[in-house]
Amino acid sequence: GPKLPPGPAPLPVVGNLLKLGDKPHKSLAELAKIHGPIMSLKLGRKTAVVISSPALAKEVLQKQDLAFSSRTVPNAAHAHDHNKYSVVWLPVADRWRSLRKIMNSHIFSGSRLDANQNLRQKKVQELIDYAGKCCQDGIAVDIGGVIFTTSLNLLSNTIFSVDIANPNQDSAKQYRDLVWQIMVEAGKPNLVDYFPALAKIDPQGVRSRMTDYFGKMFELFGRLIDERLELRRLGESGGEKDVIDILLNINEENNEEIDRTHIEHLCLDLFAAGTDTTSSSVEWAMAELLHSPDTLEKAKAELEKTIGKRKTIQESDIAQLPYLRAIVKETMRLHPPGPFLIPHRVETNVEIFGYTVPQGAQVLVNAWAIGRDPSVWTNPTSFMPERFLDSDIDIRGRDFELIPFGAGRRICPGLSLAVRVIPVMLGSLINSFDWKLEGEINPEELDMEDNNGQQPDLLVAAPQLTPDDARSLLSFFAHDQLLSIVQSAALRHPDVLSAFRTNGHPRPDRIYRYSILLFDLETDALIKKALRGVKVKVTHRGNIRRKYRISRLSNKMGLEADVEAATAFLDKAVKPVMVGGSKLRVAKAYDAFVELADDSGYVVAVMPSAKGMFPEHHPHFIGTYWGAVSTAFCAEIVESTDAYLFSRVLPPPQEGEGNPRAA
Ligand code: HEM
Repeated sequence: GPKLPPGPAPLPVVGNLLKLGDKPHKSLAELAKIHGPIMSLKLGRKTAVVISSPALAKEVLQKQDLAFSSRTVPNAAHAHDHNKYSVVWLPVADRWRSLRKIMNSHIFSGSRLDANQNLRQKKVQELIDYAGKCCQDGIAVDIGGVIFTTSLNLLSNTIFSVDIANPNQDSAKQYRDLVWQIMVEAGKPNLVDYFPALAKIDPQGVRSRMTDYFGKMFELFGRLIDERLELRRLGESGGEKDVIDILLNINEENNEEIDRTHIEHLCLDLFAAGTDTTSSSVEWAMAELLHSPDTLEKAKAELEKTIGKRKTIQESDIAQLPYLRAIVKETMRLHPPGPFLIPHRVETNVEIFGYTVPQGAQVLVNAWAIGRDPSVWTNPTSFMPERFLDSDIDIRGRDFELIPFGAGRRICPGLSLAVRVIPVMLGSLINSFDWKLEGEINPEELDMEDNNGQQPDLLVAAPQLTPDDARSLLSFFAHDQLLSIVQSAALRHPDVLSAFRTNGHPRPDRIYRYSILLFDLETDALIKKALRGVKVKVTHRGNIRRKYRISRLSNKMGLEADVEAATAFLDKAVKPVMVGGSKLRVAKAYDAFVELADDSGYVVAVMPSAKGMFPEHHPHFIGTYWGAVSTAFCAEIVESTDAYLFSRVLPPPQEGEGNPRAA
């Protein structure tokens, strides 16, 4: 019979799902040390084959490229039938080929990208101007946030010649959050993908939310395309200045080659695949540079010599900046934005190195593990851009020890754009400013490793699962950032408190870590509900969570302790922000709120629902805060703060519980 690649023994029902933990790329790298560079796992009902060496990656992505070129389509990608139109999810067949051809020759070719680089240059200048303003105002920059916005605008300008994340443009800014939401949703493990029987129920609601998000994106694309068609009819456009003109030209010549629906789905693919990948690379590069000041100095020296101090970088400068390019490669070696590429699939049994990859298996190429393989890389976990200075190894899919963009026919089509914009953003940021970490963090303390052994004790055990298993299962499904819980709890727990304080620009993975610590009932219930379908019972045992629960009113002692902790917290905070909500009205607390602002000197933002409840001419007023509809840069200020004060009204006390607390 067919010989499956080796792998860990599966448990009933869940298979090896519990082995994944919350950092599957890491857990699977560890397992590969035991079972080898090709191993098979049972993930719920699905078989997965994991590839963890350059030689095997070459076999899968190059030598047997075609056999491995299909995709396992996540359930969420079925929203709006996206999988039927999307270049990311279509199997390798005619439609996919024609979409790839359009991208290669009309969107991502060197001459096209040269032609519209001015559209992107302007966005980089705006990023630098914004950082400069923060610098003047003494405000720390939320690097991840602004780079994400910039990446989105770089892309939306390349495609539509507009900013879809322009804070000053009506209705345009919600799309930043929307694209972010899509990323978050796509990155979340979905039980349905392991237990297809759950598809109808959609227990975590992933597909349903995706349907909503995709719908909003399609509305936007539809509108932008209509506007462009109108301009073209009036003869005011129709050149080839951006991607949408090019696609409409192709469509007019031959509607078979690409129709309107395909254009809209292609736009979605480009935003979904191109935004977060780009921005997380720049963000990681910044983090690595801040973490190793020597490298930062060298990079600055190269830029100063070649470009001149405090100038932004042009795409055409990249060729003369070998050290900067090496930094980008080294960042992608250690932090590939897609640690497993985008999972492939085989449609038939495929023989490889004496094993059979069974029909329908998902194939995960662990690019993360390959980039850190000690048999390939010296000092694999150190950030050493120098290693690329005398080396021909590149990230373009020819060197299988470094494949952040994949390789073979499914290689990332956006590679040529990414290798332009990443060095330009990064180089401009480091050439324009001196950077230092906010708060009390020393460079050495920066958390460069994905939450290493700091996972707090988790609290749930189940009859069939060991506590360890339960822990990894829970953390695997716990990607929701339970931010509000973290905020409230920050006033309670010293670890959380100090984490917040030291977080000049809160790293999502840190917030994530603490959100697990404060694991919420809602998520437990979700897991319970989801697992009910597969008949594994999860029950709670005595646990540490009680200590951190914040949904109840405190007793008197607790209250005093809270006030003390809150005071200490606020005293240490460098730039707290007060955020007023509509509940100020219910509590008739606006006068008190204004008074608090006066006394404390803290800056104040209001939620849209509380607009008008705080005098807008007040010297401390910074605007309206609520993600999508924030006043220009208000969100950036609020989100980069080290202490928030959200106003709220607490429910009346329940029997046997201490004093009520005011709003
Ligand atoms: C740092 C930046 C980026 C990285 C690391 C990256 C990485 C990847 C990887 C690993 C894949 C899957 C390869 C495989 O399945 O073997 C991929 C596919 C893809 N990428 Fe990128 N990407 C980046 C930027 C972009 C940009 C800027 C765009 C477009 C604007 C883009 C568009 C796509 C598309 C459409 C696919 C699907 C291709 C297919 O399935 O045939 N990517 N990318």
